[in-house]
Amino acid sequence: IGKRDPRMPKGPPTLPVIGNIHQIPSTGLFRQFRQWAKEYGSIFSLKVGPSNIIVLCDRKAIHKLLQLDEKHFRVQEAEATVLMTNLLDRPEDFFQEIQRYTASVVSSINYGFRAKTHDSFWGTWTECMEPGANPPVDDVPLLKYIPSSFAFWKRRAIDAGKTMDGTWGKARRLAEERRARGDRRVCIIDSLLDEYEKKGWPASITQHSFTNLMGEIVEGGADTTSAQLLTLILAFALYPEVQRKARKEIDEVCGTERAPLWSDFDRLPYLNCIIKEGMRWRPVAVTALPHRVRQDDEYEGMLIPKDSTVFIPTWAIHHTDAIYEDSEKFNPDRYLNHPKLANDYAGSPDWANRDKCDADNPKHHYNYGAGRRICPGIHLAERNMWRIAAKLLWAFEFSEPVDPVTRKVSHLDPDAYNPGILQAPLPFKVGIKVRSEKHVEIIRKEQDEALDFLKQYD
Ligand code: HEM
Repeated sequence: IGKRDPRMPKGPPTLPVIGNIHQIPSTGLFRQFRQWAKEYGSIFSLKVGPSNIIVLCDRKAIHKLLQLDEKHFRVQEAEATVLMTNLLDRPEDFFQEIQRYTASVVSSINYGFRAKTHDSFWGTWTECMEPGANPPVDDVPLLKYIPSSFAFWKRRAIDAGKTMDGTWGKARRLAEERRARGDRRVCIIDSLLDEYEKKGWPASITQHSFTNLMGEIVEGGADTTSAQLLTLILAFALYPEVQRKARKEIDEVCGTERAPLWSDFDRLPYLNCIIKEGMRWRPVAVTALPHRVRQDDEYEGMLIPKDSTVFIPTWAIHHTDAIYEDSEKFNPDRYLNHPKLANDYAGSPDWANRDKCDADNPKHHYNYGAGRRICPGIHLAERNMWRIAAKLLWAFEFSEPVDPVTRKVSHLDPDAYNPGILQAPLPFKVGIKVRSEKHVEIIRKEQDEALDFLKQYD
């Protein structure tokens, strides 16, 4: 006890049993940390009796070690591998499979349950919550008094509320029943309920709002991401030269020996450009959620009155040729000098350089919104999209579908999207061809390990 394992980072010499306890000052520990970092290196360790303390005075280590990726990445990698096998066996089901993948990742992380099939509860439950356009009842309160027999939108809102309560209530119940059986899992709902069991239920949150909050995370995360992935598949089929360019980059890094992994991110910059261009070209959120001004504001001599609703018209900005030349074209090259993830750029206060392509030509995409209510799922979404796009391009070739009888190509419509504030491609068909037998072999080999890992979320 008290002795440092020699494999740990270095640190001040220890005494038997107590370790470094006697050297820890009662005040000014932060200054002592600086001193120890100078003496033992920017990553050092302390022993407090039997316990270990690791101190990170190193920005790279903080980024790498405390990355949010740590818990999510295995679920994403494993589900991505399962997706590849399912596409090999049933390429015609790609549309539902992409939706199953995104629903499964977010429901495993959130509730500890995966969506094994597209038609299971965890695979389909977000479909009924597609937001529709409602009259501005908050701005015109009188509208609230119209009886529901005359107001279809009121009936729809009540129905939607019931559906949400029913579906999210069921999700919570399934998680509670699992916990009652002693089956606690690595997921958000379990870590919160464990904490509340210990410390008591927080006064600020009702049971109903907790249930809804959990459901909202899945709602925010599943269909948005799958819509962007389906957009990418559509773009791949329409722009074969993009596929060729991406594959050249991927093949140089991975060959046929293995599918791409997240750790290849820095070496596959064109792939990151593809994700960004998909987000610009067909943003799933055609406007970010409306924001409301809490007090009178002024911008360049213009008043923005209190209670105004403020929209970021994402689609309109993304399709302004003066900002994005030839904006209808899917052209990932726009982002070539733009190597980071959207979350890295979104955090910067310098709007002009936030997501730029070159110094005079900022081209940030606004698909995650902006400001303090910016999408909190940005990290998960970026990683989900990158992983799937990388594996898809590595394994398959996509093309516009060919009619099996006439052998004629049926051209895909790049504008066939559903209406509404969240726009996803309408169901479409594509040709999906695996690139070689070697790719098949690798996909099948990686699947067993993935399924084994995912058993914990069955
Ligand atoms: C490509 C995928 C995604 C896109 C394009 C997207 C887009 C957006 C947008 C535009 C907003 C509104 C931001 C604003 O008002 O300025 C938003 C909010 C939100 N998103 Fe996402 N999102 C995605 C993925 C996710 C994921 C994976 C999750 C969770 C796991 C998530 C959870 C949420 C939540 C909870 C909100 C509400 C935040 C608040 O009001 O404070 N989203 N998202």
